[in-house]
Amino acid sequence: MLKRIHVAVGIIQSGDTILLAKRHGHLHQGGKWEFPGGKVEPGETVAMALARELKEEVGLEIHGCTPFMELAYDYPDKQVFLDIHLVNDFSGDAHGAEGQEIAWVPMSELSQYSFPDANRPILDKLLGLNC
Ligand SMILES: Nc1nc2c([nH]c(=O)n2[C@H]2C[C@H](O)[C@@H](COP(=O)(O)OP(=O)(O)OP(=O)(O)O)O2)c(=O)[nH]1
Ligand SMILES: [Mg+2]
Repeated sequence: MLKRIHVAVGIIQSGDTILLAKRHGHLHQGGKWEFPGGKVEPGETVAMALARELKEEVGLEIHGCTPFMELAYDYPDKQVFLDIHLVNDFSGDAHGAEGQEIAWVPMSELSQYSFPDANRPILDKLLGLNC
């Protein structure tokens, strides 16, 4: 039985655009576009993990976030629990702090990007919000 990995995920919004980052090829789900985030470490709250990961991965300081969705998904090789938050209060200029490609993508273009399979319900809800 694999241990389910708790992941803090941020949907970072600026106007009508959302920040995506491309996972490095060698990683789990490599080559796919993701919402920045990462594993909640022992002793951390999700909010702490989200703030740490967004600083480490895209160089942003977050000042507030709102719960958006929780999602359990079983990949053949990994079980994840995605704890997804909307972030629209932040400072700094986003950059790929780990050498990854990033993009601010208009909502209307999100469906053109390839995401990990777990993300389907996130996209459905986000695009639904846009109606
Ligand atoms: N950040 C993020 N992870 C996602 C998304 N969708 C999805 O299935 N995942 C999965 C991929 C990974 O198995 C896991 C995230 O873990 P990770 O490997 O990026 O964790 P991390 O940033 O802490 O990286 P590391 O320190 O272990 O290298 O969640 C998403 O939209 N964003
Ligand atoms: Mg990560």
